Amino acid sequence: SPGSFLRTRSDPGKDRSRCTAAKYSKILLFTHDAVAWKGYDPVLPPLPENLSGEQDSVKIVRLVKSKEPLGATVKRDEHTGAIVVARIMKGGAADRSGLIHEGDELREINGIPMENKSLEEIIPILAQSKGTITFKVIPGSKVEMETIKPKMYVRSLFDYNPNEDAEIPCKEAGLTFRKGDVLQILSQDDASWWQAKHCSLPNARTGLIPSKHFQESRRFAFQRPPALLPTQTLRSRRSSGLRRSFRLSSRHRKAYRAVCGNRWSECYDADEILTYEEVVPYRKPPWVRPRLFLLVGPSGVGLNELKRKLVISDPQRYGVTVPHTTRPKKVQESDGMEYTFIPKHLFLTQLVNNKFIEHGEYGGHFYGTSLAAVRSVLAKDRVCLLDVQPQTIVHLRTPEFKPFVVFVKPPPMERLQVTRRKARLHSWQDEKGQTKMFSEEDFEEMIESAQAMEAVYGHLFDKVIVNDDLVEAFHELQATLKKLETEEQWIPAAWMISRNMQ
Ligand SMILES: Nc1ncnc2c1ncn2[C@@H]1O[C@H](COP(=O)(O)OP(=O)(O)OP(=O)(O)O)[C@@H](O)[C@H]1O
Repeated sequence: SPGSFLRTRSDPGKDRSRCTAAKYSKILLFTHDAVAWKGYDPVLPPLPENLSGEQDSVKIVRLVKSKEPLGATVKRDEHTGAIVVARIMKGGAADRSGLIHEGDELREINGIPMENKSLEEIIPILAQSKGTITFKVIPGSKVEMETIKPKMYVRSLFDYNPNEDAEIPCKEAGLTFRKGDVLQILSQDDASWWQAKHCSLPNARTGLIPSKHFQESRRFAFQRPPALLPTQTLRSRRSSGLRRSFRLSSRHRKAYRAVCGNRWSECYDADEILTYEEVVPYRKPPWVRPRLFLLVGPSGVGLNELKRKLVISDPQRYGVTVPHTTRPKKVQESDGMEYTFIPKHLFLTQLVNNKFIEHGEYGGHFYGTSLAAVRSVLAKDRVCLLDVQPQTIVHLRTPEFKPFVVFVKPPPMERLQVTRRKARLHSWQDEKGQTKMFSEEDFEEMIESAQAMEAVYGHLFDKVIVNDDLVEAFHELQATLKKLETEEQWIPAAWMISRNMQ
């Protein structure tokens, strides 16, 4: 009966009686159980000849009855009095047809004008129709649709293949994506399965992805594999977890002791379930300071070499931090050049006040990279090139720094052996301070360490550069930095929200 497809959006019983009792009812759901859109019908009736100029955007849609609900609501527009589509149910027949949208105005049904018709009169017209139903529709404005559905984008922090997911309701409807892909979320109506599409692909299709909550709830199935944890794969040769932040004192690096622990793996949170991070497009305005440029990679991969080349290429554009130390200044050194020299008690005060990004101890003296040192490079409107341990990235992910993270990866063993024939491993030194050539074991460790870093912290990397040929890697780095200045990037939405609230 017609009453069976009268529904409300809030209170079914209450609104049904309102619909039938009051002529000016505004909301009505017509989940018509015998009608579906048929968008592929090849034969459309000719357009009525008496269309006026303002009706030139009219659309004729023909529907064929089926058992599937139409899945749409209509209402009377308060201002114009027109009958308009109020809501399209995601995944319903109307939605899938792609022919009708929220905000569309229904002008005619089977040639019967909707003008002056009440919602109660429209329902019987639908109910009594048999076979094909023809609608005349005036498409709604795009602006109105945008305000109804604001766009939401997320960066995926895990790889997903629907064919390997036993819980997805329909594998064919699933969307495959990789860690780092940016997806547009089109519907979150279903608590477990969102609708999304890839942002980078033109004409990308919409598919199902597990919702954040659902993915988190099945944590055990998607936990990162323990076999890849660095503690199990790395032979830790060095006592320092801080080798890079103290570049200028590299000859002491081997004996550094990190105060907060000496293995980068110790900060890894194996319980953290990686799902999605909401992102927004961002283009740096010319008057805003450059984003912090972080470099991460295994020992010996070439971070220092790449940083050095960048600074030499344009010293006005790129800068590096000056580390702090509590050791006495040598005659040939000047404060603020090689190091910023500070007394031990001041260093410790700054340490407890979280003023250091990374710090360590050698020979009874402290060394550290301070936040102030980073800010001082940025204050000169230079790109601050900072190489850090991977576990430090998360502490620098703030609206102030908006870090862009590059992971520098070693090439395969054969290429390391060829390219690093004459290279020296600066993080290794003997008693006389002499560095040594790379050994096969050093290369193996570099590769293993890179794999472990990528497995654990890969979701935090914006870009991966393989340092095979040095010149090529350098050019890729330069091109990446250029893009940061000229192109739009995706950054965590939280960085923008916090900024606006400041
Ligand atoms: N692509 C490359 N081809 C050949 N040699 C390279 C390449 N990249 C780096 N090197 C050399 O490898 C050695 C180690 O590089 P670098 O000191 O920059 O490493 P690092 O990543 O800073 O590591 P660490 O902090 O452990 O010293 C240097 O002698 C450097 O010149």
